[in-house]
Amino acid sequence: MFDCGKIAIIGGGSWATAIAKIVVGHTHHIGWYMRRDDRIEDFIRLGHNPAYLMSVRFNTDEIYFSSDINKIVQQYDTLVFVTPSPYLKSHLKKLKTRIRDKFVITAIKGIVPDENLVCSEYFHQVYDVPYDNLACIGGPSHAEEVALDRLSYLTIGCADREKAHAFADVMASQVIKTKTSTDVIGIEYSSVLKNVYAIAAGICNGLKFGDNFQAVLMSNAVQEMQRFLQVVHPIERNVVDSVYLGDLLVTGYSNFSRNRTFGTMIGKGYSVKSAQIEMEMIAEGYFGTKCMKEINRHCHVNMPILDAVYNILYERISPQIEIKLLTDSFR
Ligand SMILES: NC(=O)C1=CN([C@@H]2O[C@H](COP(=O)(O)OP(=O)(O)OC[C@H]3O[C@@H](n4cnc5c(N)ncnc54)[C@H](OP(=O)(O)O)[C@@H]3O)[C@@H](O)[C@H]2O)C=CC1
Ligand SMILES: O=C(CO)COP(=O)(O)O
Repeated sequence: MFDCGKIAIIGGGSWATAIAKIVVGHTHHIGWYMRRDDRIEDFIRLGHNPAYLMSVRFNTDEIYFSSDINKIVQQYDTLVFVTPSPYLKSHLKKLKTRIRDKFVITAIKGIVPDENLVCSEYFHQVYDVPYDNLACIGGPSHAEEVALDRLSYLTIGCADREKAHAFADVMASQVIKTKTSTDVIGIEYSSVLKNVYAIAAGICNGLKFGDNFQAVLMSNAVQEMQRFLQVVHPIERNVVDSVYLGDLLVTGYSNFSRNRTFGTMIGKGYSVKSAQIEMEMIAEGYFGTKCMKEINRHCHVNMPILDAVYNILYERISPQIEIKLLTDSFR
């Protein structure tokens, strides 16, 4: 059986904190890279992350913190990347250590900007990590609910089933059920697209559409997702599995969702800038929308919801006009 060895978390936000809680609950030791020394000092003094999920307490004797990514990468075998996608490259730029022999897991639900690659492809193409050493974490999982020990299902995707099972065992607990899959690329793309569709759901909410229409939007969103996945990575998958449809629904409906919240503000008439300033946290779907639009220029999939969200966020076309056009195309 594959052994994940020593596990480190890369990133200091809310999902990183929730994953750290899950992993250290099992292993009783983790490495943790955070970019800011002042955050690390405050974490050790307070016994919790000073800025995110502050209710989650840690035994800091079980954590080796460092703001030097190289120290963490040298000392740990499994690296779980949980930075927002727009910042991934800036952290990786500091790397002087090879990571091709590490077990690299991405919990990022975004695309690497400029490269327009999902994270596993980026690690493979730029850092030479073989696909068998690459995994992803997907599934409907708001960090806030994981922090509250509310039952959640996570799916670990990896081409190497033994590695997927090994990490799934590390994450499993009474409140976390884990599933495995070999569809890494499909899970990563669906995780990006559900953020775009959650922005659409938020926009419709801001425009005062009701639950009846939201359900039609979600039905059309999962069809759009399936059309895209079948073109970009055509394997047999069941798009109604929780890692695809479940994550779409939780992000589209939950008040915890940053993407839905961001969309709601846009629907109410906020500009993108003012919505981003007010949110303080990252709505990945804003960046994902542009990347997906560019990727779909090569894939030529019929994606009216993606197009509408792109036009609203990047072409400043009025949400009323774009959503009206969508309502005419929906089934
Ligand atoms: N939150 C959730 O429920 C879930 C999130 N995810 C995914 O996890 C990933 C991480 O998101 P999440 O943890 O929620 O993020 P948060 O919004 O909670 O945290 C943002 C993180 O980004 C860092 N950051 C902010 N500005 C910069 C910058 N200019 N350069 C470098 N780093 C910066 C912050 O560091 P600092 O504090 O030092 O400013 C902080 O660590 C995303 O891809 C998201 O989609 C997946 C599942 C659930
Ligand atoms: O991915 C998530 C839930 O599974 C979190 O979504 P938000 O980034 O919209 O909060």
